[in-house]
Amino acid sequence: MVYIWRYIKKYPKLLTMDVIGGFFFVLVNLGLPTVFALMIDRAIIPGDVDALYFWSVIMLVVIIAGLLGRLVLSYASSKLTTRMIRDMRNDLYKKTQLFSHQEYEKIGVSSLVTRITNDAFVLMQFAEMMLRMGVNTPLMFIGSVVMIIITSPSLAWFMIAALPLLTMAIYVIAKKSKPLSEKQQESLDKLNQYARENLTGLRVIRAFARESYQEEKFTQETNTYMETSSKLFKLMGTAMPIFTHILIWMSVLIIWFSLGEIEVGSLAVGNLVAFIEYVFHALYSFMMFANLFMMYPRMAVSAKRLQEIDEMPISIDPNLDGITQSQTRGYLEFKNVTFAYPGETENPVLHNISFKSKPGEIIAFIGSTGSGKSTLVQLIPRFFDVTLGSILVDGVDVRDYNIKALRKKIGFIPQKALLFTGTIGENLRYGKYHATEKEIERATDVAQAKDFVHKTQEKYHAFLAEGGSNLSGGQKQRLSIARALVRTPDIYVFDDSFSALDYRTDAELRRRLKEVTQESTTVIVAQRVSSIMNADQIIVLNEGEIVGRGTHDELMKSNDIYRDIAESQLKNVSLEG
Ligand SMILES: Nc1ncnc2c1ncn2[C@@H]1O[C@H](COP(=O)(O)OP(=O)(O)OP(=O)(O)O)[C@@H](O)[C@H]1O
Repeated sequence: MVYIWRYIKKYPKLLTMDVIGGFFFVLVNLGLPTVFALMIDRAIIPGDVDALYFWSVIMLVVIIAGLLGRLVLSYASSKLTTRMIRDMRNDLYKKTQLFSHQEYEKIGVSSLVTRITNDAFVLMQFAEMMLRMGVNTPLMFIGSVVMIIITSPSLAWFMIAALPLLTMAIYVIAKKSKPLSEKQQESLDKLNQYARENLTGLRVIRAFARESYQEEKFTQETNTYMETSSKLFKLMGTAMPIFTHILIWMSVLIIWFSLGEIEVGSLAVGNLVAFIEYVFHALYSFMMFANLFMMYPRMAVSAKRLQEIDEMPISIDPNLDGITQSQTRGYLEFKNVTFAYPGETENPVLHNISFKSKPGEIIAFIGSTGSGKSTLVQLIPRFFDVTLGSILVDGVDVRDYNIKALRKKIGFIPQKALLFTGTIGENLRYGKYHATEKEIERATDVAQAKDFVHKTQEKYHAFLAEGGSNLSGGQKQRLSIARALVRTPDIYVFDDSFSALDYRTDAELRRRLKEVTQESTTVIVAQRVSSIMNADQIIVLNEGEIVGRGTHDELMKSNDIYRDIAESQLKNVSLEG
């Protein structure tokens, strides 16, 4: 509730309109039975036509006023809720943008999507109902009870007798619905996760002919969702028939008992009609409020899931007031860096890593899989923070930079090339929105992507499907390299980005890279010795430790691990690069 209120209070004008509209609506609804009672007792029963006209006009005015109240209420509540949900989703999205990999792993991408879409929608539904009913139903209920007591105190006990019954029913339903709502949202998370996996991994699933296995997994989850939802809907569905029955039986009993009072003249017919109307209003508003109350646990579950995102501490401090400019460009230094993944402090993945590199240099990392190469380079743009030691970019600790300024200095080309839906040109300009045609052309040329881009009919306007799925792995990698080149960063990080290229393209690309990396440090992680043999400094990693460093020739002479890797690859291919 506090979470919803935080967003609603931002629109005081609409909120005031909502409250006034609701108040007006209640006033009119309670006034109407009184006018009706007076019309029966003073005009219909005495057969006074003039009085009938008079009361009819009064009634019409009251009805129009009620309609206006309702319109204002609907306008304000719908505007408020749609704005609330927009602001809420924007804030949540902004927060997720600050998340480090650790936070993403904690919540899970699928769950994040469910939360921002579905959970936010649940909150919107609740808020809409609350704004429409939250003000007028309690007012209407209190007003009706007062009018009931004024009209006929002797019949009021019907109302009082029914209330504990209704309250108990609501309490039981609300209590039972909470665990079901939690299960329903968790099941939706899983459905989302399976759908994502099944769609993104379609080729693997087909290649392994595992369609039926995946389908079964998905079906099992849809069944769980169906069963949970069905229990929840049944539970909520029982409320209405219970309330309607209570309402009908009360009306019957009231009429039955009131006959005696009418006979002795202590209750006028008009008052009886008004009385029944008040009872109806009281119970109806009670029912509506109960509905809101029953929706509350479901909303609370969703709100908790959203608040979890909102309140999640960010493990990487973006240091927004940090340094934005440096004196030099292209210097990189690791000083005794030790790193353990969050929650695994006992087992550091990197131990005491130190090295230096200056502009124009290529520094390469090689080692067996799992030796920590990718982890090491991910520390430079602060995807994670070092556990011990420090990383200096242009002499400044990376943690002292404003994180955006730091990342602008780095061109990171990940292992798995990821392109966005849009044209090739849009993708290439992703890191430098106003890049000129010439800059784009040069970057594509160096990245060995020019030929295939020019072969497409629309060239830079050629459209890439989601994730660049209409390109080959090598083409995607070349575009992803070109995208980083367009930015002309101070530090290039190639995290095994040449793996999908054939040897000839790989060699040509590295040769051309030299042209554009004269003022930058180039960090290369590679599996293939041929990709790094021309590096100024090669660092051999083994189980997170540096076990050798030097040039290709030096390491071939002095380092067994490096020589083993090189020789095993030499058997198949010429290392000429
Ligand atoms: N997000 C993570 N959380 C916990 N441990 C991780 C995470 N990512 C990697 N690791 C572990 O860190 C170690 C180093 O992984 P890393 O990906 O850095 O190796 P690598 O040398 O790049 O391997 P490869 O050549 O196969 O890409 C591995 O033991 C891996 O299991």
